[in-house]
Amino acid sequence: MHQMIPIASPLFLSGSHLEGPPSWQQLFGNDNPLVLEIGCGVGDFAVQMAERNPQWNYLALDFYNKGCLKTCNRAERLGLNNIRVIRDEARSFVQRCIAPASLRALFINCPDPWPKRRQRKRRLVNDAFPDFINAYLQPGADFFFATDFDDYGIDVARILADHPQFENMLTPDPWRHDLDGYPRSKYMRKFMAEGKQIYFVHYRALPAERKEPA
Ligand SMILES: C[S@@+](CC[C@H](N)C(=O)[O-])C[C@H]1O[C@@H](n2cnc3c(N)ncnc32)[C@H](O)[C@@H]1O
Repeated sequence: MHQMIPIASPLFLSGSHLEGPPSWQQLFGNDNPLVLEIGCGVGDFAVQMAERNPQWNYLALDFYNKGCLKTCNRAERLGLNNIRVIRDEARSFVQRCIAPASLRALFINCPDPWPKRRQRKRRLVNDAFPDFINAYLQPGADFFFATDFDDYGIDVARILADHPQFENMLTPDPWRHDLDGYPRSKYMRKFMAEGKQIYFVHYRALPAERKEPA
């Protein structure tokens, strides 16, 4: 059986120990804005963002244990204390541990594409996702999504464009193939080296009063 490497880092949190929302304020020692990255992989994007944005409290989440370990090691090497690495399943974690309207930003980079048509319902960002995540985003929160998979990028841009609670920050473009200053993750670099284009999508959550009546 596959053995799980224990992670002793002070930056690590195991989702199985988080039953409800912890006091993020107490955990970070400040009440800086909370930012979440879902599927941080080995953490190269997460540590770049946390390092560039010391004014954020950065939650790097993945259910891949070795990725969490590598992310912790990277963050510790850089002496970062504004990041916590969480091993958990994304939806369950958000529902259990994130207070409504508390995220300042959300990043999802190169999520598993589930390329076959019959698998698409397994995609993390699907038709139901904007409604789900909107409850946890502050008004004005940024949502960044990146993928190399044409069909996923185009679909997410469409899903968000159709949602009354999100505003496209790349207008008039539905997506771009380059975003100035956006760090490259491991998978982005891998796909770019293969000659693939990345689809970057950037939306912003609108204040509640902009919501269309039901
Ligand atoms: C293709 S990798 C991309 C990793 C990284 N974002 C990058 O761009 O290099 C997708 C990652 O998302 C994680 N992941 C997929 N679904 C997840 C979920 N529901 N909850 C937590 N992590 C998830 C996987 O374990 C994997 O590490």
